[in-house]
Amino acid sequence: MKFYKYQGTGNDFILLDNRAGNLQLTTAQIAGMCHRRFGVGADGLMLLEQVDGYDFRMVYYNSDGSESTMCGNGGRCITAFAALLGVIGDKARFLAVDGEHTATIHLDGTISLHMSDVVNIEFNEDFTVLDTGSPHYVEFVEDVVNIDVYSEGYEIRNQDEYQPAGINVNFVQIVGDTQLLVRTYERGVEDETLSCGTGVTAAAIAATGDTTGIFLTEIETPGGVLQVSFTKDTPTSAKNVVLIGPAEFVYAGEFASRDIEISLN
Ligand SMILES: N[C@@H](CCC[C@H](N)C(=O)O)C(=O)O
Repeated sequence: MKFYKYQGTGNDFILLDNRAGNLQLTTAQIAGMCHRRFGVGADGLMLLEQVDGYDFRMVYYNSDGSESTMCGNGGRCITAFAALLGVIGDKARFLAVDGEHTATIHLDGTISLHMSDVVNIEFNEDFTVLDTGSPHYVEFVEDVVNIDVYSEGYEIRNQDEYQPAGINVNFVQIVGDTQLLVRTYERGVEDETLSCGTGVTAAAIAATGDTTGIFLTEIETPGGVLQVSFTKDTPTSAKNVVLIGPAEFVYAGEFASRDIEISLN
């Protein structure tokens, strides 16, 4: 089986062409393919599928093999993959688990991806919870470099109130009016990743607090820089949300066998 490896600001993915609809992978097979020692190694795996009325459907799995919610870095990578396959030109209109997305590939290779509208942003004293296609907990900190993202993220991700679905956890340092540093513990990877697209989107929106207006924020992650633009008509909602950043084809290969099965429990 042929696979393609992509990365967007260091969030890396295995892409499979399932337009024929004949791929049926088990959780253990996906976890095996994403395993960094027994498999190719990736934070997630995506299937590109055919669907009526759209250029393609994006089906997203975390590296533990669980089918998950929206992935922002993945959405840009699957758009680049669709272009490589000749499914689209420089524009895409595709379906993901959270609904329709449109994307544009720019001349420099960066991709703008329209994300879902955000509603019911929950501001708490020390943290903000919001869903940008995936659920996110955002905590503002003074010095993000010295945060133990694994330990603190693990503890919050496993708090009773977020079960059974769990939550992604972002630690955010404000470095300027429109500049943030973000590190994320990702549910389903169960570790810090180099970047999370829905996470930086959540961080940018959370950072605006109870203000309204049109915003453009630059976010630095350990894997690179992303931009998020959005409009807030009310303090607790955001629309016209666009995530902008790179999506790079790394290499293609052939799985020697489909029997790489890993149980992560
Ligand atoms: N890497 C992602 C988010 C992927 C989904 C996440 N792990 C979850 O289960 O919610 C991104 O770039 O948005």
